[in-house]
Amino acid sequence: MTGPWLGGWLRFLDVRLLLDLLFATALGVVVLGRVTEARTLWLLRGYLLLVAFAWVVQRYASLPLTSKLVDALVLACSLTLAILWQGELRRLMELLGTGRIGVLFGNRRRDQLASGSVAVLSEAAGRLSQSRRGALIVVDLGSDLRPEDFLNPGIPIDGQLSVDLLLNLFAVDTPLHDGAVLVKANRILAAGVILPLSRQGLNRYGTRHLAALGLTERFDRCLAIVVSEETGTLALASQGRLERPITSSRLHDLLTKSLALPAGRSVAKDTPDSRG
Ligand SMILES: Nc1ncnc2c1ncn2[C@@H]1O[C@H](COP(=O)(O)OP(=O)(O)OP(=O)(O)O)[C@@H](O)[C@H]1O
Repeated sequence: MTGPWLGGWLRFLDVRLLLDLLFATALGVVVLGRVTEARTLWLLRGYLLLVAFAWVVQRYASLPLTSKLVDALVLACSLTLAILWQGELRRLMELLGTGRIGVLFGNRRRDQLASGSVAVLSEAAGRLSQSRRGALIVVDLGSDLRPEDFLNPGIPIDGQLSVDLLLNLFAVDTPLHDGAVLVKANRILAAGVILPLSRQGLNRYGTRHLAALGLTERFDRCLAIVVSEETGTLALASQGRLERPITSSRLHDLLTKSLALPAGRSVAKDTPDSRG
């Protein structure tokens, strides 16, 4: 009487264990699949292996002291990673809180930025740079940006992207020249947008550049073109990294390249600071 009942229980437990392993593996694969940087991948792999080891020791070995020690090690590593990946974890919680978990795991498609738009952006940036007019242009390649992602969403424009409109929006002494212009596909969506600032490079960059870093470190499918008012220097921010100084033809190449890259790969890289 108890035999089949016990057998059923064991089967039930095995199914639960199997499901547990399946879910944990799926989660691991999804998380590891998001990481493109080799060092981050090693860290994450090491951490996941340690967690798996702690689980095995706790479940299958009756070694309470070893189990405690491994748990303490996992806790220490969790705290270290929480400090190292403060920004990413904060972003994860923001996405969970706003119900946008799909941004992390879902469609990784980049919105099309036509080659015509690349030419318009590079030309406008080049001309703004020549005339030393400060500018900040955010190019949304499919980040699911929402008004609440900005400190101020600015004024809606919804106009066709053109060199003249961009030059006009950044003309000095006009109400919208302060803040960023938001571009998606071949449309200018808004102007006077105030972006969240980055906390990295506080001593190195001014607020315009920090704003470019701040947005692109939160949204990996966003680029920010910066023209310095002080030096006329052109820069491109991507994934919280700034490449500068660059020429308008280099900007053209980087924008073109970014369209060909799978989402999550950075086109910009840190270069020695060249502020005057
Ligand atoms: N959070 C922000 N979002 C969007 N634009 C911003 C933000 N903060 C500052 N700016 C823009 O940057 C301008 C100030 O630039 P600031 O001189 O502080 O920075 P910078 O990086 O040194 O740039 P520049 O080299 O052009 O001087 C502001 O007038 C505004 O247009």
